[in-house]
Amino acid sequence: MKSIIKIMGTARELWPLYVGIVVAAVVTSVAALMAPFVIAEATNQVVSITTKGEGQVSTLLWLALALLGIMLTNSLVSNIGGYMGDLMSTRLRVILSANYFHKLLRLPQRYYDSELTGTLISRLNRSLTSITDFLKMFANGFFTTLITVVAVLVISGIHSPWLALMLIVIYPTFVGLTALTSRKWQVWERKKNHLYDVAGGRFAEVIGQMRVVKSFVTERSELDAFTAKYEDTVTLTREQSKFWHTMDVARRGALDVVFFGLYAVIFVQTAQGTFDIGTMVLLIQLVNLAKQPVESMSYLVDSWQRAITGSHEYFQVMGELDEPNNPLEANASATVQWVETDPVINFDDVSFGYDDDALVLRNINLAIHRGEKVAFVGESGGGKTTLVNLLMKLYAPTCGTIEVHGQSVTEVPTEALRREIGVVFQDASLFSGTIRENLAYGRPGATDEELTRAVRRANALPFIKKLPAGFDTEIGERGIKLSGGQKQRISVARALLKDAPILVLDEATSALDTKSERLVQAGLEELMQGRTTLIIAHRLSTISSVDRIVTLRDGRVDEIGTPGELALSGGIYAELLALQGSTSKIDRAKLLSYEITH
Ligand SMILES: Nc1ncnc2c1ncn2[C@@H]1O[C@H](COP(=O)(O)OP(=O)(O)OP(=O)(O)O)[C@@H](O)[C@H]1O
Repeated sequence: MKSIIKIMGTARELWPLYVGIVVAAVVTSVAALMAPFVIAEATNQVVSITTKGEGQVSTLLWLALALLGIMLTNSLVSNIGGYMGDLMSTRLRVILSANYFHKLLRLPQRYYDSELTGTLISRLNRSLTSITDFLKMFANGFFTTLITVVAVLVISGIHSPWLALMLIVIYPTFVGLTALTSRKWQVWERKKNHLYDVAGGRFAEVIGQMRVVKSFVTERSELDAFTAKYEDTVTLTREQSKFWHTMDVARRGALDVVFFGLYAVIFVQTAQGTFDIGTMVLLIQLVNLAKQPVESMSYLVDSWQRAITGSHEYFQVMGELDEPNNPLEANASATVQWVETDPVINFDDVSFGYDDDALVLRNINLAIHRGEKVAFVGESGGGKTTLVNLLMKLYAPTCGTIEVHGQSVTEVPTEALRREIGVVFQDASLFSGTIRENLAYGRPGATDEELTRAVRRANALPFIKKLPAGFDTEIGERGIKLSGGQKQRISVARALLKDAPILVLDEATSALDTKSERLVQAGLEELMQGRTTLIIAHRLSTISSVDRIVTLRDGRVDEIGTPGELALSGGIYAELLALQGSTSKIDRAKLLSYEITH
């Protein structure tokens, strides 16, 4: 319950809607309670007119009109309540989803290492649905139920303490039994949710990598695995639902027995002259009214349990620790006065491991100077990208410090740090939408002139010009409608527009063929002008003109030197150079085994 209250607290501004829904519910339940009295009075009038010839038919018409008034009030107010309920749940969804997205954007990169996109989406949807459904049901039903229960108890207690006593026993017993049943039901529900999450996670991955699925012809196995997960939920539902409904038969059966007692008392006492016909009709209606809350309570408890699970999952994510100093934090946009320093980047005895027990980088000491182009070379999995991850503050070093412009990256605001660094990723990493939107991702509001200048420098203008919609061409999810080289050139232009003084090229051309590589490389040369650049490259041809090469071996810096120096040193670079330059089959095999064994 605490989490439900917490959610209502999160959406505090919705209080007028909560109050409105409760008022509407109170009015409808009071109106519903008035109807039995009017009907009882009408029954007494009818008995009086037919048996004693006393009373007016017009009174009966007035009573019928009163019933009409009650029914119309009920229809109108319950619909106003329904409207407010719809509004409340939609606005609550907006608030909760925005908070969730806000949270996800603040979580550290490490969180995403072990979560699937589809799972996060599936969890969000389930949490929101269960929470909003419950709150709507609660606001609509709880107060109605409460008022009805109290009124029925009081009125029936006035006429017969036995009736009141029996009713008093019913409510807590029924709620208690439902809650007990629900607890067991939740265990199945959680298992089902897990299956939905796993299936949802895979679903999103498969859709996102449809080309891979198609090329490996794995449609059948993907479909089978997906369906199997859903089929498992059917098996679980079978047990879950059998249990719930068996318990419901028992619960409601017991309830029926109590209601049998209630009806028997009313009938017998009326026959014995304790109640007149009008009172009997009133009591029968009250007993019927008393039945409804018991039944609706069972749904309420059920949706309450779902909401508890849903809100638990929601708050689990909300409770994750934020990335320190995330750009979305209130004071994160504090500007930093960068001081011109040399070196621009300094790694001072940096060690790091993704897992506590295995270091990927060890005692890295490296100073990168203004305007320098430094390339990182080494075995696959040697920690080149990790080094960049640490520089971008996506992970924190296990020990040692990294300084940018003389300031420790852990101390400068993340936003200011990341604004200083432009990145061209290996896979271009574009978004759906137009070319214009993608270009302006790093500089919203860039003018057409700026866009054109950037794409010209990135060698992308000729192909954009040929597209029917030019800059406004839709490029599909992650830029699927463009070729690898085209995507990469857009990505270079995007980095140009960001205009950051430090540049990271993370294998920016390694996925391209020679012709595309040459086009992209020309754009990259433009991009590197006047910037301090870190280059991760597999193809040594792309780094022959850098100022220095750093080779990594077993997570340590092995050698540092100019391409000329390292070509002669006999180290990793020289070895790879010889192998890559060689056309001999033996050397090619060696190169391959080098990458595999390292
Ligand atoms: N998010 C992660 N969680 C756990 N381990 C990781 C993660 N990312 C990388 N690693 C591990 O860290 C090591 C270094 O990876 P990194 O990506 O830095 O290597 P790399 O030198 O860039 O490799 P490549 O040249 O193949 O791209 C690898 O052993 C890899 O398995």
